[in-house]
Amino acid sequence: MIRSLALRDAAAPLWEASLTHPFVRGIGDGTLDERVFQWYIRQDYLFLIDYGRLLSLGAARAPRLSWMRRFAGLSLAVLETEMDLHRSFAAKWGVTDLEATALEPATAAYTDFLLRTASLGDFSELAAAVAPCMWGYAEIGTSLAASATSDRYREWIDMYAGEEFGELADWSRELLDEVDGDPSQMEAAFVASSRHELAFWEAAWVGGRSDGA
Ligand SMILES: Cc1ncc(CN)c(N)n1
Repeated sequence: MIRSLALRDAAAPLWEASLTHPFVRGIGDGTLDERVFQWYIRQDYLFLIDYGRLLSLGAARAPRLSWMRRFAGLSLAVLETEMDLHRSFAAKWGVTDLEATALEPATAAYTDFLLRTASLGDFSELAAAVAPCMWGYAEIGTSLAASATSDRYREWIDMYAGEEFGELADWSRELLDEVDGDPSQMEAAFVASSRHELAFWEAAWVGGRSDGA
């Protein structure tokens, strides 16, 4: 089987659980409490700072010049475009303390895992760890774009359902299929990242509601 599809298969229950998570469903039908969304935006903003670092490490460690350029460009795109979207969400939803927010355990666990893998693992493990961040969000965005019954979180859906993210998801799959690496180490990194993605939704759902939602 094509490697990217085998990895997707190995993590299928986690991806399904993310896709059907009440947070994700609430974005689609507009019922997600705005305090829960604000909690997510604050934590995701911090996540994106370290995600930008991860992509820069990807550029530093890439064995091919074309991958190096792509990772370098992606790092800048996250720090500018994707974080700009979060800044505009923050303004729209009344979040004023984006950079003063403390890192929650689920965010720290995910970014620590990604940065540790990127620093100490093989480049193929870095590629496997980063893929669910790209491909997973594109899949959720596309699925919500087709099924959303509310426009409340439309900008969020449009960003991740957009052409740019779809193309990024394609690239992350190509990278998985082309990189030299140990299949079991790659699977472990891909599944671990997928588990952290699910834990992130859950943390926002639980944390945002216990903050008074
Ligand atoms: C936790 C998480 N994972 C992935 C993405 C998509 N860049 C994100 N914004 N946040």
